[in-house]
Amino acid sequence: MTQTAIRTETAVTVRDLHVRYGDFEAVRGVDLEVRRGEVFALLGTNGAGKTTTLEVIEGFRRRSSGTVSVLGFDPGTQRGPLRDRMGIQLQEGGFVEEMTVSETLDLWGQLSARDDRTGRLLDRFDLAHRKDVRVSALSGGEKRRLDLATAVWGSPDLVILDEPTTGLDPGARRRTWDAIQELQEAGRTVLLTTHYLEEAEALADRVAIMHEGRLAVSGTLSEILASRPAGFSATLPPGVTPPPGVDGPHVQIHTDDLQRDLTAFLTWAAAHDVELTDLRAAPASLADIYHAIREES
Ligand SMILES: Nc1ncnc2c1ncn2[C@@H]1O[C@H](COP(=O)(O)OP(=O)(O)OP(=O)(O)O)[C@@H](O)[C@H]1O
Repeated sequence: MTQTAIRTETAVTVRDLHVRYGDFEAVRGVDLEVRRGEVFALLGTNGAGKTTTLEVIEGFRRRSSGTVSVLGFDPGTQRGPLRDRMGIQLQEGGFVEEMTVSETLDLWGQLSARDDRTGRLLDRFDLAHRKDVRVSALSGGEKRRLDLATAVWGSPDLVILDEPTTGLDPGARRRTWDAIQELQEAGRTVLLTTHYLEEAEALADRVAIMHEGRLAVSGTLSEILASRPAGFSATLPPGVTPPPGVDGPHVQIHTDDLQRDLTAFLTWAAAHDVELTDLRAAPASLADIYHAIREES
């Protein structure tokens, strides 16, 4: 039977996903939606269940319950038609150690249904000078770049990257970000996991944070940031008594209404002729939210 892809606005839909390893439930009711053409970053604590969730989406791991749809297919039963449209970078790549870098990419090209050029990917991931080196002699970061090159071979509709920049130096990380942005500009969908909050901030249209098998928060960065208190801080001159309810001389306020509370504080300072130093106001950062989730559990 020929399987035709169903056109959907979402590239990946996961509903009430549960995955058990024996008695241990690693994923405990995850709902996730990755829209076509977006970069979606799955963040989380160690052991939160990110890789397990990706493996189910990739069709490599059986789910205990829940529904999963990837580009209109169920990866549990329809991996064949998905393989041609999905590029995957695993946390640990499995290459033939005796083959050289360019032989590995050439072989990849022969096995892939998508067209691309080994030379383009060698250049893109700064591997041209290592093209005749055996995989066994590559450094950890070079292997990671080779993994990435195979994942983006032929610009697949959906690219799934598990910690794509772990172990990469700043230059290689930058090139990886460029490659991800190129995929997005070409209308591709990217689902990635990362431990680097600045990576999610730089690349992702939407973010979810996973903790102990569940999604703690998800949404656009601005939605998530707006859901947590912002803050401002300032230092009072010596001998000045702070306003009621405020500790000094180093004032640190967390607030759900930054404009209202900052205005009140500045009005108080002006009325009392107080000259503030180090005045700063900032929304919650992704790092604040991440740490709050850890603390709340
Ligand atoms: N094959 C397995 N058998 C038993 N338990 C497993 C197996 N694979 C993962 N686990 C456990 O399931 C939980 C989730 O693991 P997973 O690798 O999905 O987390 P993660 O969020 O990707 O973590 P990290 O950020 O550390 O890579 C962990 O407690 C892990 O020890």
